[in-house]
Amino acid sequence: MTAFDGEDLVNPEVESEAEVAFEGALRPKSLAEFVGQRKVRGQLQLLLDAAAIQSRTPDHILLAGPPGLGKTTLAMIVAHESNRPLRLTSGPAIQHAGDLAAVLSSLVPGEVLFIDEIHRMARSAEEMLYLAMEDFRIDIMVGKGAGATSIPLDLAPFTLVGATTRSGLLPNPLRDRFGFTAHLEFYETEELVQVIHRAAQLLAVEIDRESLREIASRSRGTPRIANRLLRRVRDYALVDGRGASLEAVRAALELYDVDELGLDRLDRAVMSIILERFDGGPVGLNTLAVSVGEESETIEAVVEPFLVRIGLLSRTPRGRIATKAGWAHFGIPRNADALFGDDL
Ligand SMILES: Nc1ncnc2c1ncn2[C@@H]1O[C@H](COP(=O)(O)OP(=O)(O)OP(=O)(O)O)[C@@H](O)[C@H]1O
Repeated sequence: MTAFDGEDLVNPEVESEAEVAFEGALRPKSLAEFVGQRKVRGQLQLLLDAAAIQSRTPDHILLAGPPGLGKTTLAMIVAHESNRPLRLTSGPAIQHAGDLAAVLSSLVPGEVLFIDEIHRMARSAEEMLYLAMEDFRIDIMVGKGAGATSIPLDLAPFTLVGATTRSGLLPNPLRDRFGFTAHLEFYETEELVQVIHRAAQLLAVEIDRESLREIASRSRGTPRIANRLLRRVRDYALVDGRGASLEAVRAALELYDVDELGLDRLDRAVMSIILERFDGGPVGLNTLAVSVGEESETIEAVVEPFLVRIGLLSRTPRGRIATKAGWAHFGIPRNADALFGDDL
């Protein structure tokens, strides 16, 4: 149990079963319906069109970026747009090379294989994947010790779509075997307005543009969070009985502890540890994680990218340091000799 258990409204990593079903209903099915990421969309379209002209499987694709920005959605779109079946699995589900061999050997020709969190796959499976990606072939080890032999097995041609929140953790030989790497960026507020406008229509929620903008601006540039906040606002409006007005949006988000910048309790706890306990920093990642009772991976993949993006925090080789804006946002009196992250 962490210090921040309970409703984790702005952590895009945490997904309940209800949310998975809800997301499924809201996922755009084509590149044209996919909002934002204009460059990536154009690059993917070209890659799919070129493969279609040559009647071959599209190149392997790596999707990199923080959680909730649309990696799974894009994998589904790649399969849908190229009219191919899709197989979904994830790095943590591949603990042994044998787990991967079972998946690869059962692919049908042209299938799109999506491996979410590919950086968490077992090392032995990574090596098998190199050969599979390059030559559509794997070597299966039979027997043990001196009598062990490897039997080559041809695979059906497939397109691998890998997703990672930590592309830096991927070994170079694996990264190099992707024909194309897309780096997904956080979304602009106006783009998130479009995402939740569409979701509101699908969910039959009546809500005006100003209220949509208020939700979007507190969604940390992340569609998953925007959809989630919309759902909470819809519930609030339903119970309150006065509709999804701007007032309802503000009251619902206050109830769930999401402030006007989209910061939640965990973000605020991280900032307050840096500012109050460590005089603005520098603080190491592990110290920070232990201090707030969270996994360092969550701090690194979810909390920090956003705090850095909105300019409250700097990541330096010496550790994490609050910026001038970080001090100002929290209104905490500062020691004269404290460092500013922006000056380093
Ligand atoms: N560009 C977009 N346009 C419309 N909806 C989007 C877009 N990107 C994401 N979404 C919506 O946000 C939700 C989360 O997207 P998705 O599951 O694809 O994210 P992800 O990057 O794969 O996250 P994770 O890495 O945690 O699996 C989905 O409901 C999806 O419909």
